[in-house]
Amino acid sequence: MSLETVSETRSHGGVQGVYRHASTSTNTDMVYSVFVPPQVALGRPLPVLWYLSGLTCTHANVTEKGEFRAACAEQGIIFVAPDTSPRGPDVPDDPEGLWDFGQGAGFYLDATEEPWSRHFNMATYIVDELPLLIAEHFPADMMRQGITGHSMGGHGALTLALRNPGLFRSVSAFAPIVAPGLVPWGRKALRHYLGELGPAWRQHDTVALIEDGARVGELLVDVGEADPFLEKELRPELLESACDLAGIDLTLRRHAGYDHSYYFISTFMADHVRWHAQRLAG
Ligand SMILES: N[C@@H](CCC(=O)N[C@@H](CSC=O)C(=O)NCC(=O)O)C(=O)O
Repeated sequence: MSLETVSETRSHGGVQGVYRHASTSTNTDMVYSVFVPPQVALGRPLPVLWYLSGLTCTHANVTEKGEFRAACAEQGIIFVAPDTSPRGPDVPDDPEGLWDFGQGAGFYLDATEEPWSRHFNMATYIVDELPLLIAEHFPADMMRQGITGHSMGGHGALTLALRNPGLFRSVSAFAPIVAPGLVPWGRKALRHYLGELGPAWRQHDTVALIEDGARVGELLVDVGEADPFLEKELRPELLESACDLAGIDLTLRRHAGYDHSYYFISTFMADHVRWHAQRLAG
């Protein structure tokens, strides 16, 4: 599989790259970023941390504002940031032109409904297609993958890890949407992509997946107490009770004064990188 280099820039002793390729999952071109740390010089494959971004984002938001590179360079972690959806003039978008659905809002699932199903196949893209490209073109140890994400991307990280046992050795999230079937952003997306409320929704809902028996060993989740989306869209208390009942070791940190922005994410990014690095070591 070929990729086009958009840019490669020296940073923290490693290389921050941006790449484009023709995706067979989304039937569009897709752009993503990869940071390769200086430990590449040691000649051994390095662990990979996936970061799934939130609504309205491309690869660029975290790449420019996430402040992950110093910790990745310290820990020898490859950091991959995909786009959040297919894009382009032929790709359908929110019928009302709103920002919470359609392009920039793929919700990390494979749509089954028209007109979305031709392009909106982000689960296949993240789990199957992009890892093959990363393995082929970067010094990545695909037996040591961790995943994290923010908001809609936190939902993606949690649901993809729960749906693919053993694929990711470590899972964390920043301000994730944990119960999309119960909140406005999620209900809108699931209805369009999967059809009216039904069993398929539970396959893309972290709390429902846990209630239905899916498991991960442990979770690290950070939320900001000043996040305007906390009560209406994120609902971390539902994750807390689901994990309690299921016996999942959840570390849920509530940070006074922090909101939903990259000022919040970048503050705790190094903690997450180091937390994953410990679990991806060896
Ligand atoms: N309308 C605003 C708000 C959109 C927003 O807050 N997006 C978040 C993710 S929300 C959940 O998935 C985000 O990460 N925005 C990008 C950023 O760089 O902050 C808007 O359009 O900005």
